[in-house]
Amino acid sequence: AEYLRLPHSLALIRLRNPPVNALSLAVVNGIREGLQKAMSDHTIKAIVVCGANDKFCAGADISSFSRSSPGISFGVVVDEIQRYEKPVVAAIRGVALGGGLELALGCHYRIAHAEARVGLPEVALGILPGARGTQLLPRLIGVPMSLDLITSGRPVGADEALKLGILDVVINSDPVEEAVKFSQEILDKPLEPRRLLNKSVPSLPNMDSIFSEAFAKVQKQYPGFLAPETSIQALQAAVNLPYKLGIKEEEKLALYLQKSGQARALQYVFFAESSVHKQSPPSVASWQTASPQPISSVGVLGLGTMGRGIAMCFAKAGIPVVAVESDPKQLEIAKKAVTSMLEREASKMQQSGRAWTKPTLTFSSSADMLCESGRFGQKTGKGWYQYDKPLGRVHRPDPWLSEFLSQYRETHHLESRSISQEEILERCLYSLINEGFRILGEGIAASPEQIDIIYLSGYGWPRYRGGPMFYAATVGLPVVLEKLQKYYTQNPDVPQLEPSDYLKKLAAHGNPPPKDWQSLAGPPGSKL
Ligand SMILES: CC(C)(COP(=O)(O)OP(=O)(O)OC[C@H]1O[C@@H](n2cnc3c(N)ncnc32)[C@H](O)[C@@H]1OP(=O)(O)O)[C@@H](O)C(=O)NCCC(=O)NCCSC(=O)/C=C/CCCCCCCCCCCCC(=O)O
Repeated sequence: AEYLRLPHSLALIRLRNPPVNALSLAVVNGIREGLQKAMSDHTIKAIVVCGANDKFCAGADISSFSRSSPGISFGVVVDEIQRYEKPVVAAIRGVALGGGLELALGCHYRIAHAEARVGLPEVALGILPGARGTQLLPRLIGVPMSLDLITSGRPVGADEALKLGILDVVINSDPVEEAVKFSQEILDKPLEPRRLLNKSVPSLPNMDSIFSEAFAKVQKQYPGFLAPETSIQALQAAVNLPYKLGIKEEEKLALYLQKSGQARALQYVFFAESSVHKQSPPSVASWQTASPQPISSVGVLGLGTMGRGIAMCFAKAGIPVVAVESDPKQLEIAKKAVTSMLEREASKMQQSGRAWTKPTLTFSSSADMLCESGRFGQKTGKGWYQYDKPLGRVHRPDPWLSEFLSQYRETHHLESRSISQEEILERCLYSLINEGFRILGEGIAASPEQIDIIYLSGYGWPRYRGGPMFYAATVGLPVVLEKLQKYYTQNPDVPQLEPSDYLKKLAAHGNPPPKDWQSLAGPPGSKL
């Protein structure tokens, strides 16, 4: 941070840490030193705090999280600012997020450009606003809005922030110039009403139900995700405890989250999301330049309207199709429909003088044995379970199924055994992860981050678990390898369980972090 003396007995502290003025140790020390200089210089009457390059501050430097416990000592700085006897005015342009907004909440006044955005997005990183954010914001704007902003992490525009009372002035001109003028106008005003730490949280008669509704909402919306729930606990502390004790509770809860695997996963996701746009596969191939993989045949399950259309598309492209339909009536209808569609296509082509090769389309009426017994799951009230009614959701074990399975085992000479939750999870996830390693080894994905972001964005993998490849690193690659080897030995007919060479190469290095995988595993092949 830079310290500048301005005319009219003012000092300016400017955060400078491109590209977003994130709070590193050096920036925090710079802020502190600047404030001390201004306080000890009796010619300085007020201080303006701003950020360089049209951004106030995007909060703590996320890349430093693995090295330290952010928030705890910065909260002391935020309190010191509030207690100063000279007015401190935040001049906000661009963003004031996380620790950036906490810094601004420590200031006695906040002036922002109309296009600025402010917020406490810490939950998205698996943590909470631990530098007084959970204690100061409710004192400023009340509990309901603080709950909304902190548990969602949603930033708000300057106009909304002004209405909520987070900002004091919003302007369309330069906020630093405005803050300089403003500082001179408020020099004689008492500072005590501006010190949030000495205020109490506005009380409401139904505070208990507000909190219980908030807990219920986040548990429903984000099941298993620690940060929103823990943030609510910190807000409860703001209501129930005096400031001195509230900040201790905030620190305790912040530390708990910072040490959680969820915070590590979400911080990985933050950088993974920004890096994937910049990566291309090692072969430099892309979807625009890659040649398609050969397809020898295609299977289509279900011959409703969609299934028929899909089967037709492949058949027309000359790719053999095997279509499976469990309902004999539906199968007959589909056969007729597809045959007539193909004949129409053939006659159109013959009329236009183009050659026509009859496509290969094989129908199979082999069906899922349960479906053949009329057990289609919830919709028919029975499947693997018995349901309370057709479309019902209450299920119970079905003696019919036990009998069916025991006959099946007898026919196929299978021995029954109980399978633990752990084995189910490992066989499903590790075979998925194994495929991820194959894809990396083949050079189809450019990085483990790409696979993870696809899983987070497209397959509903919980963000706070970081994606399958990150999960593999948290379990430990040698563990994943050992388990795959064990399951493959037990099930040699399941190729997905055969450990990939890429995983073997990496596990030989112990458990390297995903960012080092490619350099350690050597050049990948290129199937693209
Ligand atoms: C809205 C954004 C800020 C900007 O968006 P956009 O304009 O689209 O640009 P991007 O492409 O997203 O970002 C540009 C590059 O900047 C990087 N970036 C962004 N924010 C951060 C950040 N906070 N830390 C690090 N790097 C950041 C981003 O990755 C891009 O990099 P690259 O070009 O790809 O290389 C948007 O970026 C955004 O929303 N950012 C996240 C904002 C956020 O979540 N903030 C909350 C952070 S958590 C927090 O603030 C916690 C506060 C606790 C108190 C603070 C304590 C500070 C103490 C510091 C002491 C450190 C000790 C260190 C010890 C040691 O060093 O040993």
